[in-house]
Amino acid sequence: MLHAFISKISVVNYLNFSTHSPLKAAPSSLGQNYNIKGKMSSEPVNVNDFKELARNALPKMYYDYYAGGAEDEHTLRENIQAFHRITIRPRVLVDVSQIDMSITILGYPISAPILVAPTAAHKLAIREGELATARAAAAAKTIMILSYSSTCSMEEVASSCNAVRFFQLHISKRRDISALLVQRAERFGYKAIVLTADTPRLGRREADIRNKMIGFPVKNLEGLMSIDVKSDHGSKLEAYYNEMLDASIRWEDIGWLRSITNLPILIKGILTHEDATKAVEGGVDGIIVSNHGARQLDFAPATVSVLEEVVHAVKGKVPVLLDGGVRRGTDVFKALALGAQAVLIGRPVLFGLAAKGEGGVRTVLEMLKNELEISMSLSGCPCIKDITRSHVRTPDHKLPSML
Ligand SMILES: Cc1cc2nc3c(=O)[nH]c(=O)nc-3n(C[C@H](O)[C@H](O)[C@H](O)COP(=O)(O)O)c2cc1C
Ligand SMILES: CCCCCCC(=O)C(=O)O
Repeated sequence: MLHAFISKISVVNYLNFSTHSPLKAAPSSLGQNYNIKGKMSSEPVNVNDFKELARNALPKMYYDYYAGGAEDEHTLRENIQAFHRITIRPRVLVDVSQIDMSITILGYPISAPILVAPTAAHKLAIREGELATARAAAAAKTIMILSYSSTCSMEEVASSCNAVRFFQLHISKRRDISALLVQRAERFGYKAIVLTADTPRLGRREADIRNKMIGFPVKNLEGLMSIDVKSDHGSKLEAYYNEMLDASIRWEDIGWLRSITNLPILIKGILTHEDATKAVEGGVDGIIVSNHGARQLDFAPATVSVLEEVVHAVKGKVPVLLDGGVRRGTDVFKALALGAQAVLIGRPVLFGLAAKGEGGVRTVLEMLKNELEISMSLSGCPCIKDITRSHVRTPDHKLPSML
């Protein structure tokens, strides 16, 4: 019965990309809630548990889209395993009766250094889509970065909750439309623009190719952009996206973005000291060390393995954030010890949303916060600023003075 249900909605209609307004029609299954009776009984005790719940709750095509990475998924595994190779050097007999996890990012206070990463298409998980995620971010007193490719519009999200929101931008071939989106984000109270730099074209996600992943309506582009995708095989999403994106964007285009907005600009997708230096010289206000959740270039390094390289290049001039493979409070702790100001969470938020809606996202964020709190207690760090490089040991440990 369950199998039949999933098979049926795994072959949902493709979007008709060649109509005048290609983004208006949703796949027939979009917006359904997939929590299937009898499959959701076990209560998750950590963020990883949500992955299995989401697998049970979603059609295979959608689950694979959320969970998958590029090609051999080497980097996907590495994002997690690189955290496992770092150990924590705890200090004892420190007063940890009060733990304060709060920080500020670009001047905005948040309850803990854990933000919601921009991820596309929350309506594949649940009917309310990004509105539910935004409410959960507000409840957790953290920042939500809304994806360019969201399935609720930035205006809908803005009016649904009072979370501090940033807007993630791709620069498309239609520069005028990118500019319009930035202006809309400014008008609707988004506090920063996060420019994704690692996606001149979409990576090869082989699960999506096999599943013939559908396109979905990018709500922010409704009525603005019509893209004719003729390809009838492989990932429709990939074909659509590659048609839309401007693969010729260069460092000079940061100047263009700067010229059209007063909002702070963060650049997402930096993995080397060379690019970190260029980003700072280009005047960005923050850097996100990211390999796009291992969905773009397979064999790109695990993000936590290159974090220090970037942090050293940036020399404290702008905040450095990290995403990719953060699944535990100890991962957050490790990233902070290596110099990140905060981390972003991608898939666990989507899995929480698919499994248990807004409450699931709240639980995911609360679990990570609770785990960070206990990690800080047991490592002798009552405040975020107490977490230092000497609290972790990396595989290439080079701090003999501390031994
Ligand atoms: C299903 C999915 C959709 C994503 N969509 C976007 C997007 O629209 N824009 C973007 O900059 N990054 C996107 N990302 C990448 C995330 O922002 C983030 O870099 C990544 O998910 C972090 O890794 P994690 O999933 O291991 O936490 C997406 C990731 C996933 C899994
Ligand atoms: C036209 C929608 C394309 C969404 C791509 C979102 C994304 O970045 C991803 O990793 O998937």
